[in-house]
Amino acid sequence: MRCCTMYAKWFTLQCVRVTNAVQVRYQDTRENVPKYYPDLRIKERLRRLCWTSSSTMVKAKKFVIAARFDGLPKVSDFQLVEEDTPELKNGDLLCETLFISVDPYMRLFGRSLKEGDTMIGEVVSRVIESKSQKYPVGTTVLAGYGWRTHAVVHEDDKHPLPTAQLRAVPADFPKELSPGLLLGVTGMPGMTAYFGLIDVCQPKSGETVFVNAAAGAVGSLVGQIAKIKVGGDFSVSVLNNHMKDHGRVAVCGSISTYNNPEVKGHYFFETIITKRLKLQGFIGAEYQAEWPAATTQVAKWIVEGKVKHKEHVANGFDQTPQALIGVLTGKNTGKAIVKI
Ligand SMILES: NC(=O)C1=CN([C@@H]2O[C@H](COP(=O)(O)OP(=O)(O)OC[C@H]3O[C@@H](n4cnc5c(N)ncnc54)[C@H](OP(=O)(O)O)[C@@H]3O)[C@@H](O)[C@H]2O)C=CC1
Ligand SMILES: CCCCCC(=O)/C=C/[C@H]1[C@H](O)CC(=O)[C@@H]1CCCCCCC(=O)O
Repeated sequence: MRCCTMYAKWFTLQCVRVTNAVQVRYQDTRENVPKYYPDLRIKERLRRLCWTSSSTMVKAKKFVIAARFDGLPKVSDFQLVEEDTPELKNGDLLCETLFISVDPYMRLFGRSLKEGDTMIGEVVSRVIESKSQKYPVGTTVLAGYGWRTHAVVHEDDKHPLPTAQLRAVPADFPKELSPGLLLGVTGMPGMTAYFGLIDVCQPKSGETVFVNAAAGAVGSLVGQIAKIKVGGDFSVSVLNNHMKDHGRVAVCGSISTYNNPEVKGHYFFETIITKRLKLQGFIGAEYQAEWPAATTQVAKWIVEGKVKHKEHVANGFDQTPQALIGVLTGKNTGKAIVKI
């Protein structure tokens, strides 16, 4: 009884705080959440109360393109703007971003963005208000709404990039792992590593695997899956001098050329011919149907301690442009993400 009364008092106190300062309270609650997946029952009840008792309008921040990229992107190419989130319609959910992914492909796709466009990117978010049965309040989701602190999305929205579709964190994703890893080692870069090695290269026992850009999100997982030796400059050192006859090369990217389209890769046709090499380009998203099983596998390896992962975390939404610039200049070790 005493316990109930105390709980009731505490609950009322929280509600008063909720009504008085919705945003601040929500922020406080989130920061108090223990590592990654807490027991959210009480906090979620409070949140539900908070977000359903009034029609929530959130002052959201987003980064838009201020100037088209020319060479290496600059902080001044991005502009931080504020907007009010719209009222939810049936099927809508209001997401609060927890993590933003910054990836090399953004530099390439950034070429087609024009001034005023919201910067693209995949995020992990928590649903804080919902008119969707599929994604109730408290659901952690992956979405592709770009560099925003909050966004209203519809449960049936389709994203042009296959990897950026709205979806809930897989039910079997280990509770002790950060959902942020779904942007890295168990997400798009991890899947690129997994299928690039296993399907494109099809390594056999006794073979040697070289990995280029092995400090990054993709390369660091390839290295662990294959228990490899790290190569040096790929084009010159590995391809020309170290490939064995009939070697296979899975080409997933070319980060050193993204900021300078004038630079052409080096193609060592004589070596390719005389060593009878196979080079295959691929896009990790092509294997999307097989991602769930591979994600489960990689997450299991992490839990078992067989795969180590590193995240290069920038703290705060305002740091997102710098985080992308860091990726394009080799500042990160492991997967670069921004924690909001
Ligand atoms: N085909 C596909 O589906 C996908 C392809 N990719 C591609 O894979 C590559 C790696 O991506 P990801 O691991 O996510 O990226 P990361 O940023 O995590 O890692 C990239 C690594 O590349 C090196 N690097 C960065 N800038 C340069 C540069 N200008 N010149 C030479 N090396 C550089 C850095 O290593 P160091 O510390 O050694 O400098 C860095 O650690 C990229 O080219 C990307 O476009 C990624 C995902 C999917
Ligand atoms: C020269 C292009 C190199 C791009 C390498 C890269 O980083 C690719 C990343 C993809 C990742 O798998 C998830 C994505 O959405 C990224 C872009 C996919 C582009 C697919 C384009 C296919 C097409 O044009 O048909």
